Amino acid sequence: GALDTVAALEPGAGNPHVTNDLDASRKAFIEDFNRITLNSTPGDAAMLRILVESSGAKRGVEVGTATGYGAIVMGIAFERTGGKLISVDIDPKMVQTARENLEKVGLSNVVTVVEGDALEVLPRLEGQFDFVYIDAVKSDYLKYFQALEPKLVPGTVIVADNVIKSGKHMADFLEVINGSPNYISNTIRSDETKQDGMLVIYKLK
Ligand SMILES: C[S@@+](CC[C@H](N)C(=O)[O-])C[C@H]1O[C@@H](n2cnc3c(N)ncnc32)[C@H](O)[C@@H]1O
Repeated sequence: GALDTVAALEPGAGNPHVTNDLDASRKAFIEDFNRITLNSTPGDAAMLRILVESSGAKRGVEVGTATGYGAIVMGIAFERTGGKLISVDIDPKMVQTARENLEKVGLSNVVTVVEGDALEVLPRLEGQFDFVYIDAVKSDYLKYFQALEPKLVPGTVIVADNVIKSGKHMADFLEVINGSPNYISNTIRSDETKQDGMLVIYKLK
């Protein structure tokens, strides 16, 4: 069926060739990236890059790094906006692999990987943020959001992954977002192969 097709091969699905404008070695590294099941898909990563670059975000947080696929693609965007990304993961092996991957692709100066439980790390982060990608424990999305909310400037873009398949595990989070006059949001399916969606949330005030 249509959902089994590779999104990038469907003209109407766009062209998530996220590295088109980069040097050959970086392009090859990302194209050959050994994505594990946990990693974001190329379609979703392309969407994240578009959101970071088009909003001109300067200070981002990713909750859940895994091996750094999303962090690398967002890192390219932050490199181009002159911004920085902090990515948090609780698993030391993931953190180590992500750091090695970021080093190999030349983005260690843009993306900092912090090892620890996001529920402890996020409340301690200093300063303000203007981009958030939430992609760790689905039932803790509300807690991650509440830890970051006081630090988010108006105009912040927050992306929450897996809101369709795991919607029932994050009902409290979705209720808070949908019920708040401070946020406008919409779910996008930027990768047909995943059969899931990312909620894109914009902080109005
Ligand atoms: C779906 S993966 C992240 C994929 C990544 N965003 C990407 O673009 O490739 C979720 C990650 O969240 C991490 N994680 C789980 N619980 C966590 C917690 N309490 N704090 C921080 N990270 C956590 C897991 O170790 C796992 O690597």
